[in-house]
Amino acid sequence: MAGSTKNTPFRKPTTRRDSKVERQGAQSRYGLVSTVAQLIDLLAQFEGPADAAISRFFKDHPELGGRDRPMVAEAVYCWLRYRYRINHLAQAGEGPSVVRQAKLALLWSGAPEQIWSAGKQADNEWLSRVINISADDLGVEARTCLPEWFYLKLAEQFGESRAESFSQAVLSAAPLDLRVNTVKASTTDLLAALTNMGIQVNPIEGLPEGLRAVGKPIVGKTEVFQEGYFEVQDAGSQWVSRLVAPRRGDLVIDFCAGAGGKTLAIGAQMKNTGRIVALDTSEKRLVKFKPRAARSGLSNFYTMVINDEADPRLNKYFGKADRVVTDVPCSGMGTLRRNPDLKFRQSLQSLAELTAKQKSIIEHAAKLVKPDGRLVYITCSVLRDENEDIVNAFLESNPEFRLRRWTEVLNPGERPVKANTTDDMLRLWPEDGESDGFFAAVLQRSKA
Ligand SMILES: C[S@@+](CC[C@H](N)C(=O)[O-])C[C@H]1O[C@@H](n2cnc3c(N)ncnc32)[C@H](O)[C@@H]1O
Repeated sequence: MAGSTKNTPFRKPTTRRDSKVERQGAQSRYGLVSTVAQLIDLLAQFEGPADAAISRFFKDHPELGGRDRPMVAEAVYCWLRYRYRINHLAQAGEGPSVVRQAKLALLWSGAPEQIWSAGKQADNEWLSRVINISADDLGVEARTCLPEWFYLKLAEQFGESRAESFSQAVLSAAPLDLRVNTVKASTTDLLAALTNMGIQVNPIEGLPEGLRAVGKPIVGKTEVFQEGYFEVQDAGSQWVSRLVAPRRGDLVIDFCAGAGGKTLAIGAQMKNTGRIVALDTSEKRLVKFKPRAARSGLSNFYTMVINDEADPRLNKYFGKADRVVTDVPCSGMGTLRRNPDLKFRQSLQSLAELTAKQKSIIEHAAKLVKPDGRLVYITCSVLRDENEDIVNAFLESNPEFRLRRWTEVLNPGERPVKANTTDDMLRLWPEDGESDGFFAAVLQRSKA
């Protein structure tokens, strides 16, 4: 077992919301424990994305007040992050384990004592027993809160120390990052406008268009958001989009555009010139991209739903694109701070399916790159299987492509400060505190 993490969760500091809730005079309500237990029960049986299930639960329970909802949501996210440990600890005790799970989740998410201590005394006796258990004494999953297969892979590929720091980092929530839409606003102006509204944001080092919010302000309803002056986008996603480095007038094919997070960042770099073809197999995701594109003021897009990466309608683009971006479907394990439930939806089997798809997508997408053009391969995974292994295998079978070092593309001042500049491919780790976990490799096709 790796070094002493000393992460007994009872030592977690209380959050700012604690005092806020106390000021509001929260009552001792067993109802809230029971609500959290109900939602935990539901999520434990649900295999889809947790955020959708939580939103639906709130819709179905209008009786939950605006003061309770954030507390319930935080407790449930805390449960998702610590689920392996909470489940393990909650096995002991009397009555339904889900109630103890709810209490622990409320406690660790910083809910005030009168909330989590409500209900049976026996549960509180159990709580005071688990308070002294050190995470270091638990098995791999309960200690790291990661699936064993994944933790072992991480340790094998990057060493125990990295696996430990990663597991610690993804137990916290990610910050809220904004990308200034430079087509409509400057970073300085947006910073001033948000500050005027009482929304505190700070510049992000090495990311000229990036701003990081202090806390979790609700930014989606602000006029500056509605006007398209910024998008919500993790700093890592912004850096990998910058690696595309399109020139004005380029033809860019965003092969897996989804709801267009990176497409919009690339479009802004092109200052609304040239053309971006945004492809995806999911019409639903491309539909979500449309209002974002409209807000952004960018009009250099064309969207197209494809059947798969081998869709013959793509033949007309063979050898034509200056830049092809493949932000491939991946395990998403680099984004566990935002999507903690992903870890329960991945397995060695799903990893094998994903890597097969990634290989196929990169091979097909490469056909669209014109001589001297570039393919940028991106994931939000931290595993070598989905990253270096895919890129190296591709380079071996496609000698007309060569790897360009990420530091050749991103200038100093536009780089994540903590990323390893001696690596050829860009790797971002959540524990570095700069962004979610991302990977990107720039592959340049030879001139002839
Ligand atoms: C990581 S997400 C893309 C996220 C998006 N680029 C962004 O920045 O918001 C991967 C996307 O690949 C799409 N996809 C899956 N299989 C595909 C395929 N064979 N060809 C193209 N896109 C595919 C998925 O529907 C999903 O939207």
